[in-house]
Amino acid sequence: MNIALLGYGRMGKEIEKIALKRGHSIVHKISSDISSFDFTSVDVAIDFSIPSAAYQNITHCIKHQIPVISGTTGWLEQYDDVVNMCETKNGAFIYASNFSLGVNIFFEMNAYLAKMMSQLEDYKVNIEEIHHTKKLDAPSGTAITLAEGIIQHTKYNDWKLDGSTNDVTLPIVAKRIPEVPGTHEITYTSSIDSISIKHEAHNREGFALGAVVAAEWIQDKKGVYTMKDVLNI
Ligand SMILES: NC(=O)C1=CN([C@@H]2O[C@H](COP(=O)(O)OP(=O)(O)OC[C@H]3O[C@@H](n4cnc5c(N)ncnc54)[C@H](O)[C@@H]3O)[C@@H](O)[C@H]2O)C=CC1
Ligand SMILES: O=C(O)C1=N[C@H](C(=O)O)C[C@H](O)C1
Repeated sequence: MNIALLGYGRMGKEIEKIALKRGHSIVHKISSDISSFDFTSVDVAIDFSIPSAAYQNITHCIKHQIPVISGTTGWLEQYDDVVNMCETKNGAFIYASNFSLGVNIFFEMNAYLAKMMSQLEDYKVNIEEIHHTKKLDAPSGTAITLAEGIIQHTKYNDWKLDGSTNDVTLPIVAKRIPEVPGTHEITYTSSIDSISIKHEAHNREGFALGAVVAAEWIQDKKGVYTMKDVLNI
């Protein structure tokens, strides 16, 4: 597969290593405006850029019939526009707030736990995420996905970052500590006890491997998909 990397920072470099090991070629490493690049030989584009560039990168690929995978977080207010464009232009697109297999299993555990806890009025839930100090957005995309998973199954109807909340607003705490690749913990607390589930990435390899697997998977497809489709979980 000929891959265009849209964003060649920490994740772009990690994806390059894994893609080469799996026999793919990197034909573009793009760190600025995408519009002047020739995409003729590109089979798939993988976007891990910055929140303000993701929409332009993704829609450029869709308009040019290049399947596109995006892991960039912090741009999701434009997600529905991308879905509409992908359907209109018959494109192929996957966004995931987190491409690692471990976190996608964790998303399923989160939903299962939330369903059980929804019966138990005495427990309050909170989410904590910890990332490296270079991260541009807060809360993390993964924490937002986790919050959405809890909201779907419980009385909570919204989330809030770092502040006071009420009974139906789920608090998210975001911490920034040098070099942390990504840690997410969900805790249900009552006066009697606490129940926590936690995922801790040891490095960026799982995110990068998941993105390359998604790029391989989408090759012969049209439409908008998620990592649940790719991993069949
Ligand atoms: N979904 C997932 O599994 C994961 C998502 N991420 C997300 O991926 C994104 C990138 O993360 P990192 O690689 O750690 O950041 P980074 O800051 O190391 O890399 C971003 C790169 O994008 C480049 N860039 C700036 N403007 C651009 C443009 N118009 N087009 C293409 N590239 C442009 C920057 O020069 C930089 O090299 C972030 O939004 C992060 O939250 C990170 C890890 C996993
Ligand atoms: O910026 C990062 O580094 C990460 N971003 C993603 C997010 O916002 O959830 C995924 C991962 O946690 C690393």
